[in-house]
Amino acid sequence: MSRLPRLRSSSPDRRADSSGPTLAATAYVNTRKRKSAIEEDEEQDTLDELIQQPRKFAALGNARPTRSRTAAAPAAKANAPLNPSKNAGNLRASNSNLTSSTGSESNTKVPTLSSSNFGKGIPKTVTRPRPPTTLARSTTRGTSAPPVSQAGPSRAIVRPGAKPATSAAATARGGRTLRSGVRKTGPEDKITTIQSQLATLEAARQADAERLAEEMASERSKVSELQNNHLALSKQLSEAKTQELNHRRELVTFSDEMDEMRKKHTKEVMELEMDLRKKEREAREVTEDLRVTRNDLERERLTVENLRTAMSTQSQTQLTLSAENQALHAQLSSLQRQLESMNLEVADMKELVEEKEKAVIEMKKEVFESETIRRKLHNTILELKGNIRVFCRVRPVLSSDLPALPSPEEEERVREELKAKMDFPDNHDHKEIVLHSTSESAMGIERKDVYNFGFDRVFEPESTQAQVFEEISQLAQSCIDGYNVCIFAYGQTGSGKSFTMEGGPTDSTAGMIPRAVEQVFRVSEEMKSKGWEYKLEGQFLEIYNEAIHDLLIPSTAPDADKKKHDIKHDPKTGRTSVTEVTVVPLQSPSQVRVLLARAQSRRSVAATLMNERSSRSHSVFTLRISGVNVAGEKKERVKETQSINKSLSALGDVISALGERGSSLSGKEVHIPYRNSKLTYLLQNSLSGSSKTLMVLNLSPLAAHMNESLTSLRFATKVNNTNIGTAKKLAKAS
Ligand SMILES: Nc1ncnc2c1ncn2[C@@H]1O[C@H](COP(=O)(O)OP(=O)(O)OP(=O)(O)O)[C@@H](O)[C@H]1O
Repeated sequence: MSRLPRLRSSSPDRRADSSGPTLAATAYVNTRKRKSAIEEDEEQDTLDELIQQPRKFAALGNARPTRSRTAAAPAAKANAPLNPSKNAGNLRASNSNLTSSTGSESNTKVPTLSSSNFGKGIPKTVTRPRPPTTLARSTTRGTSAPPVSQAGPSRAIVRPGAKPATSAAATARGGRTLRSGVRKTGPEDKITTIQSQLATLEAARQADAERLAEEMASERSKVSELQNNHLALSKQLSEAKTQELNHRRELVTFSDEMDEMRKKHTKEVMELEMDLRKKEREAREVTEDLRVTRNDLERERLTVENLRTAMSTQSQTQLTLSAENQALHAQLSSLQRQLESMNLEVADMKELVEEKEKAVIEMKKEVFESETIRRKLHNTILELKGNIRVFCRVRPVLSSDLPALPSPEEEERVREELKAKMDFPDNHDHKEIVLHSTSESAMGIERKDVYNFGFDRVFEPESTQAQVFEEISQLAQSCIDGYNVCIFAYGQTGSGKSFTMEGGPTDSTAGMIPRAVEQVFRVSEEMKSKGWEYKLEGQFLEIYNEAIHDLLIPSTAPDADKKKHDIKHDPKTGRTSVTEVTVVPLQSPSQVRVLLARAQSRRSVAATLMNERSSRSHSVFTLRISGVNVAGEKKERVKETQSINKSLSALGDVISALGERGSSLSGKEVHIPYRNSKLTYLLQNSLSGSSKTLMVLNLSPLAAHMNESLTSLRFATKVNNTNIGTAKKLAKAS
């Protein structure tokens, strides 16, 4: 009972240690272990005591009469360890002791109980016979003899094995006595002696029996004491058992409590561990946050540091800039002063420049007028000479002339290789072209030929449409002035005739026809202020296989391709017309481009073999200009223009005949075969002495076309030298 409060007293400790539950629990368990060890030690001591007790009981049972008087003291002493707190082992030991005592009582003697025969000494004691010598010596060693009951001594005496021995011993001892008596007294003495001895023995036996009876009585009283002791011990034992049971119940209760507490504790520990893990996780998160924050802070610190550095640099720069600014302000005010004075100078200079500009404009005007006069004079000379003027134009090498090449450098190299050797030596008037060729003589000797040609103007490959038109624009003016003007392009296929005459789609590539029309429109507008009104009409024909095709006829017109076109000359007016041809009134320059495009598409539609057709066909665009001066009453000047094309051989014949006639000294009339071809017939009035004719010779720049170029150049030279007579204005009296 004393232990339970001691264990319970640990509960407050546990509560006190609630801050460190695991540690407290361990302490509790250790305490428990320590207590168990103490209890075990105590139990062991108690067990040892109980083990000692039987010895004490045995010692009491075997005690000699002299010692039996003190037997109560050891018994009392033996009772002392049997206190109520002894455990089951102790009780078992006591029980065994008790059983041993009972066993010895049933044999009516106190067994000799040692620790080795504890619980099994009774049978040995019962079955082992005691030798007769023990009985013989029992007078001096009564305590070693078994306790004698009433039947005991007699049983010991009548024991078969003992009697002969006793008789023999007695006989042996008596025999020695008798043998000495016989030798002295005889048989009666012997009997007497024996009888006396028997009487002595009987007296001794009785004395022994009395003494034994006394001892037995004494032993019985001891046994009775022991039995009393035993009863007391049994009582103590049952109390001890009750206590033990109580202890066990307490122990069970305590164990349950322990289990409960252990479970609770385990649960608490688990919860605490979970809490701990959660706290650790939170701590890790907080640590991570802290680390990130620290990094951020470090970055911010660096940024702040950099900003501070930048700020200090900026403030230094600002100081420097302020100083510079001040210096610049000073400089600025000085410059402003300079500027003011310079402004004055500039104003003076401006005035001067304006004066100079005016002078330049005047001079330019003069130059232009001089140039115009020069051209007019030149034209006049030509008109007076009556020659057909010839321009020569060499087109550039085109990409389509080159094979496919891997690089621009390679392309440039091949481009140079493909070029014919042409020179343009006249850098001032641009009237000359020189061709170089290499040929082999019959002897196999290489011969270098140089061909020089001179024309009214030579245009190099780099020349532009605008540059060419600049030279032609005078003719457009002549048109307005009432002259027939014929501009025709001549040259081998692909040499640039169409490009020169019609041009490309852009303003810069526009050819001579749209540019001439545009100029006529512009001049006619200018002439309005002088009372002139102009009507412009256009027609576009193609002569192919000696048949005339109308290129401007709408494709929707009935029998468009079946119409017959004949050329008519009016000898009175000198006017040439083509029957059934479409004549389009022109309202604007842009309209002409549309007409050219329409004509181009019709030509394409009609064409089956473009190259062949192009080399055999001749297209003629005619711009007819009719001008009436409505200012005052006179309506005098009417201008009519005819454009011509050529049929090359017939043209050559016509030109040759014209040349012959011009150079004829005999004054003999030379037949001019105008009717040999539609082209020459169409151009009759343009090639006769009443018109201004310009032939543009187009040349290919390629070495491969060298022979063609030479032929063209020779023909153009012939044309250039042909005198067709002086042009006359066409005017119709109102
Ligand atoms: N001065 C130039 N600058 C640039 N390209 C040119 C020039 N002259 C001609 N060409 C180009 O050369 C090519 C052939 O020119 P074009 O068609 O005018 O030759 P053509 O003499 O009219 O030929 P064909 O007699 O076969 O009708 C065209 O692609 C044209 O654009």
